[in-house]
Amino acid sequence: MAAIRILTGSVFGGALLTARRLRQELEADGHTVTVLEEPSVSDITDNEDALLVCTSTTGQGEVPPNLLPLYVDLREQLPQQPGRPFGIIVLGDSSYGDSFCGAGDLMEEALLETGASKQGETLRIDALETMEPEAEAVPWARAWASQL
Ligand SMILES: Cc1cc2nc3c(=O)[nH]c(=O)nc-3n(C[C@H](O)[C@H](O)[C@H](O)COP(=O)(O)O)c2cc1C
Repeated sequence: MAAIRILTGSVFGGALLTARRLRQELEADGHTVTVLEEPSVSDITDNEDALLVCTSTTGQGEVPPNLLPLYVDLREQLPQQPGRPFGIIVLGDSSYGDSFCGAGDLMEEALLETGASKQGETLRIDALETMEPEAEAVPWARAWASQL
């Protein structure tokens, strides 16, 4: 069983509710899960948990304000995390075209620059397709966690 930190980014609460639901389900599977609503670099550097980004996209493909400080600090400080496993769940809306789910791509770039290791394909959840992001996120996250 794995120790997992969920790094949330959310404007209207959808990604945060999804993250909380993931905590419930992953804990039921026996994992240890922490949900971070205002994540900072020290939340990453003071432990070795696997990292699961669960964020929505705002602006034009941007990271939500509560996740932005971590994103900026990762890029500026480059805290080295060689081989640290991470996964990405990103909520977006395909009507935004090229910026669809852009926040997930930004977080992926920032984590890869630290030397962390992406596990699995990014899960992109389209608000045009579903009103229940957790219905897609839960099975994806259970499978992702089982590979850690
Ligand atoms: C002002 C605004 C800007 C948005 N910009 C994007 C975007 O650039 N790309 C995208 O894929 N989705 C975009 N979205 C859609 C949201 O990411 C999507 O509705 C998501 O489910 C919201 O999740 P949340 O409740 O956690 O904030 C935007 C939504 C709003 C309201």
